[in-house]
Amino acid sequence: MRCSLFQQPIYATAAGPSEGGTGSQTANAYLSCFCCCVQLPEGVTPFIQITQNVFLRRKHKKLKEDDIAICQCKYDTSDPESACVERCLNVLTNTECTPGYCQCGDTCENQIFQKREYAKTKLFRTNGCGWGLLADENIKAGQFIIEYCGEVISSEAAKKRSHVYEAHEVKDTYMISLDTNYVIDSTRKGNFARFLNHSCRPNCETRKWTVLGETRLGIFAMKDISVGMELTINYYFEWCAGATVRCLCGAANCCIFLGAKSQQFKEYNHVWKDGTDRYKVEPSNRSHKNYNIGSGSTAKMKSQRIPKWKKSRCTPKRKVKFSSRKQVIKGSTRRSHQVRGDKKTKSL
Ligand SMILES: C[S@@+](CC[C@H](N)C(=O)[O-])C[C@H]1O[C@@H](n2cnc3c(N)ncnc32)[C@H](O)[C@@H]1O
Repeated sequence: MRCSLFQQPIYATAAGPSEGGTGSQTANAYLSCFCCCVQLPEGVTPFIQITQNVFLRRKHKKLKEDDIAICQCKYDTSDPESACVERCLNVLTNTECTPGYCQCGDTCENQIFQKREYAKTKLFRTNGCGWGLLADENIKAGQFIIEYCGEVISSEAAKKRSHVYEAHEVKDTYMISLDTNYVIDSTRKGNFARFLNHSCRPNCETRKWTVLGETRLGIFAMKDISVGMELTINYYFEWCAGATVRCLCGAANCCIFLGAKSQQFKEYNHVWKDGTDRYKVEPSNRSHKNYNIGSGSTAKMKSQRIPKWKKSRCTPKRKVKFSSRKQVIKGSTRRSHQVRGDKKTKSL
């Protein structure tokens, strides 16, 4: 996928109970990615496994003593919540405590990125979405699961790289925006967070934390997640150009295309290729089974200007011949939909 990156949500995600994985829990789990460098199963495009972000063109920031945020917590053996848990001033501002400066010392609970206190997860082969990550233990709502690691590059560099990836026919996107200026790209270097698939009704979310002066991105559980369930986030894709990818999350509120909510997703150029499982819809027990454009047929959409009245964040759906679109739209809980012939589009 080209010139696309997934965004940090800028508002609280409003997903309810998640049934919206990528519907692939039946596939085999392969590897535990509890540790950092594991052998990848056959079929996974190789990448360099890293345990912390790699900065291009600059070194990790060195935190000046004056900039170190010191909380007021003091560990009290009779109160397990005393060692930098919810009441900690640093926790309240999404800032990790700095070792050597926190009065709780080794008992400080607020160094989860630094200590890589990841949940147990497993890489597995999904049905249709490539590889995915599943919970290898029961995970509690709010729990830190894994940091999203990769190369930290400028937004400009990210755009250039997108074009290079496009030229090399890299189909998957592994870029996520860190803030307005920087993007984490885990295409070439990353950790297992890069295997998190998208769901329009995810069970995980990204959160930004300041760790030793750097902004870092963590994946956190939005709800209790049982062992064996696929872990998903909402990519909030910024779709700019290139091929469209059908969303196979199966959630009732599914936007059907990755990036369909993006402002850029108004004109598009899309070709469904036979034989590329990532981009075709397999007849399955998913709610998408009625979107019958797979099964050997090739639907093509040429880039074209769409009349203003037709434009909505999900307009592209109109261009694909789904066998029973109406059913899907009826069942949708999205607040913004433009149905054929309906000129009104409610704002989000
Ligand atoms: C960050 S990667 C996720 C890992 C990827 N599945 C793999 O095998 O490496 C993002 C890519 O996975 C695929 N993907 C993720 N979520 C998807 C979804 N809900 N529906 C269809 N494809 C999805 C898309 O091709 C997307 O570009």
